[in-house]
Amino acid sequence: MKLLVTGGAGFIGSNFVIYMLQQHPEYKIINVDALTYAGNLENLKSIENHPNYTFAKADITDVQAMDALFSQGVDVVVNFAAESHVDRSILEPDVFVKTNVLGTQVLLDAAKKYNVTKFVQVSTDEVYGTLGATGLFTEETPLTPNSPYSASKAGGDLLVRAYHETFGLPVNITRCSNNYGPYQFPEKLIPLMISRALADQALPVYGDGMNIRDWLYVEDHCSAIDLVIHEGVNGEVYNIGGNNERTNVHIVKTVLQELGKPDSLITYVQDRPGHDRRYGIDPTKITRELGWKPKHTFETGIKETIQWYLDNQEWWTRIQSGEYQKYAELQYGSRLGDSL
Ligand SMILES: Cc1cn([C@H]2C[C@H](O)[C@@H](COP(=O)(O)OP(=O)(O)O[C@H]3O[C@H](CO)[C@@H](O)[C@H](O)[C@H]3O)O2)c(=O)[nH]c1=O
Repeated sequence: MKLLVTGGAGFIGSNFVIYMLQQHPEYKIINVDALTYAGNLENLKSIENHPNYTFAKADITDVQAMDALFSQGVDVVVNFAAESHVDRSILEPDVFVKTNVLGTQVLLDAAKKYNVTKFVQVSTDEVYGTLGATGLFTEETPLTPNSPYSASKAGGDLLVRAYHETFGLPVNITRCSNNYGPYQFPEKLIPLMISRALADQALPVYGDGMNIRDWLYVEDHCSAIDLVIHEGVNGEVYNIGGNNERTNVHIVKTVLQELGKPDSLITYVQDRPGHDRRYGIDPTKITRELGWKPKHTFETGIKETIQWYLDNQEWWTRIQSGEYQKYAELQYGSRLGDSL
C-alpha cells in the first residue's frame, strides 16, 4: 500500500507516520508537509532513514505540487495537514480558510483524478460546536462550529462529503476529541502548562477554568485511523474519543501536582472569545462497527506525556525560542495578570 500522509511533520501526523511504519513496515509512506511553524522534521528522526519513508516539502494548496506527488501513484490519502490552533484562528482566520478549506479541495481533486482507493479526512469534534452539561456528540450531531478554526474544518468536511456524493470518491471523515502526547506543539493546553510550570511562570487559565475537554492519547487516535483506512465504510463519519472528560483546571492542577509545583502558579485570565464550554464524544460507532478501543487511560497517558516533555526539553525549548514567541506574546501578553 502506498500512503500519502499530509501534515506528517505536525503533532498527530508525525505520531501517525511513526505508528504506521511500526505496524505496517511494508507500506510505502510519503509525508508531505509545508513545514510551517508547527511542522518539525525532528519529530521524525527515528524513522527518517526507513527505506519505505519519503518526505516532500510542499503546501497542500499548491495544485502543481500535489499533482506531481499523486502522479507517482497513491493508494490512500490521510489528510492531517491543517491550521489547528483556535486562538490563532481568532487572530488570522484567512490562513485557516486557505489551508483547511482550499487545501482540502486541492487534495480531493487530485485524489479524484488519480483514483485513490481511500481518502481519510482527519477532522475534529469542534465542528459540532459546544455541549451543555449533558449529552455527547454523535456522528448525527448537526455541525455548528463556533470559531474560525472549527468553521474552516467543517468547510473541509463538507467538501469531502460532497466529493463522495457527487463523484463517488471513497472517503471517510474522522472526528477526534482533544489529543495529547509526545511532540505536541507547546501552544496547546497540556504542553504549554508543562513548559510554563517548569519555568515557574504563571499558567494562564481562560475564564473560570471549568470548560471541559475529552482527552485522547495520540497513539489511540493513530490506531483508530489505521482501522478506518482498512475497515471504514466509504462515505461514513467516525467519531474518536477517549471517554476522558476533564475540566481545564483539573488538567492544569494535575500537571502542577506531577511536577511538584504549587497551584499558586495558576492565573485566571480573560476568556477566549466564543470559547466552547464542553466537548464530549460518543465513540460507540467506531467501537461497535470497527472494534476500536483506546489503550491508554488518562491517568497513565498524562504521566507518560509529562515524562516525555521532561526527557525532551531541548525539543520544546528550541521551539519556544523562535517563531512561537511572537504568537505567545500576541496571545498572552495582554492577558497574563489580567485576573478575573
Ligand atoms: C492554550 C490555552 C488553552 N486553554 C483552554 C482552552 C480550551 O478550553 C482548553 C484546550 O485548549 P487548546 O489546547 O487550545 O485546545 P482546543 O481549543 O480544545 O482545541 C484542540 O482540540 C480540538 C479537538 O477538540 C482540535 O481540533 C484542535 O486542533 C486542538 O487545538 O484549554 C486555557 O485555559 N489556557 C491556555 O493557555
